[in-house]
Amino acid sequence: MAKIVLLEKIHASAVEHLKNEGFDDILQIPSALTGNDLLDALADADVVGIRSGTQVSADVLNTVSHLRAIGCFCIGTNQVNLTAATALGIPVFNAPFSNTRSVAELVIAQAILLLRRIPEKNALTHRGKWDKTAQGAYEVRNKVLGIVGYGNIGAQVGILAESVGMRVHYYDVESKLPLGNAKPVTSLEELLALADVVTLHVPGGSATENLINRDRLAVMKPSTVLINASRGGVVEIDALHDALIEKRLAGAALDVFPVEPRNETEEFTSPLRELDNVILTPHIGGSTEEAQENIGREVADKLVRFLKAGTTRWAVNFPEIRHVEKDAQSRILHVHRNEPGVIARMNADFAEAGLNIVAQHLQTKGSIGYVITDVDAAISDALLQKLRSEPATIRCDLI
Ligand SMILES: NC(=O)C1=CN([C@@H]2O[C@H](COP(=O)(O)OP(=O)(O)OC[C@H]3O[C@@H](n4cnc5c(N)ncnc54)[C@H](O)[C@@H]3O)[C@@H](O)[C@H]2O)C=CC1
Ligand SMILES: O=C(O)C(=O)COP(=O)(O)O
Repeated sequence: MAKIVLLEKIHASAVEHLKNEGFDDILQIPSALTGNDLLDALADADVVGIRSGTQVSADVLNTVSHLRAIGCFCIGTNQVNLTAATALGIPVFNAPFSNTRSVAELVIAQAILLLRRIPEKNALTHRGKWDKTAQGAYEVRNKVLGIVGYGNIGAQVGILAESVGMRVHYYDVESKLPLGNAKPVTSLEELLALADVVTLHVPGGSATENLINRDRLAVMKPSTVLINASRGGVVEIDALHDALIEKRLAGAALDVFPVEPRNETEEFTSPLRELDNVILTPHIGGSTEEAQENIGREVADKLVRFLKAGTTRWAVNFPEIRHVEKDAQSRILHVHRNEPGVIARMNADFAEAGLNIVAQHLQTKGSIGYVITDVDAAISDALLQKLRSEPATIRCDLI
């Protein structure tokens, strides 16, 4: 029976689903983990479930040899070294849509609050000051929303923004179908210069690191506000801090940060804490009851299908094989380097062992191949060892 480790307060719906499917060996740890704590927790784990806070590096993956699958109970997968996971034959699953709406709603709320200068007014009122003035407070109606990254969240934000009368423009590195009346622009700088509200919805990682840097902040109008609910590394924080202090930007809402506390006992540090015109939230864009419950069930289900049948449909890094119920006696999951002759040699091994292949499903993606083979009898240890010792084999498991 697989051992499953769930970190970072993954919703109870995940545990419920796993247990209903017969997976009882579940260790729940509320915090994100790093270093030896992470290695110790994963030492004998077959599956790990994480959210955005646990970095699963190549070093971690190379150390925890037991690991067979990773579930990211969130959208982003930049916290996992996907290249290393793929090279080790470990599929990574996520929940690509379950918190999209939650983030989009928060962004619309933040746009309204920022243009009305509510963060400053709220802070002043808490301190006993009655700053009743319309100065610098605007409706969002008719203002330009600039969306950077018009994927699932960006497009959903655009739809909601139009319903409150905003004019939506977006910039994406890929060509995207504009929804509603949204208009694509051809450069990020063009979007930044045009927008009254800029909202970021790109993936994290080296390609988007400091995408909003000092030079790009300088392109924005002083009346513009910036929202980041994507990944902390996308905005150069010191440059943003300077722009806000020097009133080259009117306000900001940040939900994500280059360094985030691993749990509620660690202090959150940021130069932005001192600024009243910044909304700071603890990475809760996707943290609604609805989203978390759905994510828990969705990712748990993908893991269950992998553990029970080898299904890799919706894996973000892996050849995808759809779910096929296991009805033959043995199922072999074989991950190998994608090169000629591997399947022929493998099937010759089955024939030599007198095994009849009932069904076989192969998919390849880039440098790896994944084949699920059902045979009509038990697999001997000797045959399993033979399959594992084939030079192109990355991993071979029986279920
Ligand atoms: N704050 C939170 O709690 C949450 C944060 N997120 C973050 O939001 C990100 C976006 O989520 P989705 O919209 O679902 O992803 P997605 O993959 O559907 O969309 C991302 C879009 O960004 C575009 N893109 C990539 N690089 C770009 C660049 N340099 N400039 C402009 N566009 C670029 C892509 O072409 C794609 O259209 C996630 O990767 C995750 O990091 C997601 C959910 C919750
Ligand atoms: O879905 C995502 O990518 C998020 O950023 C949400 O992360 P979380 O599960 O709240 O740690």
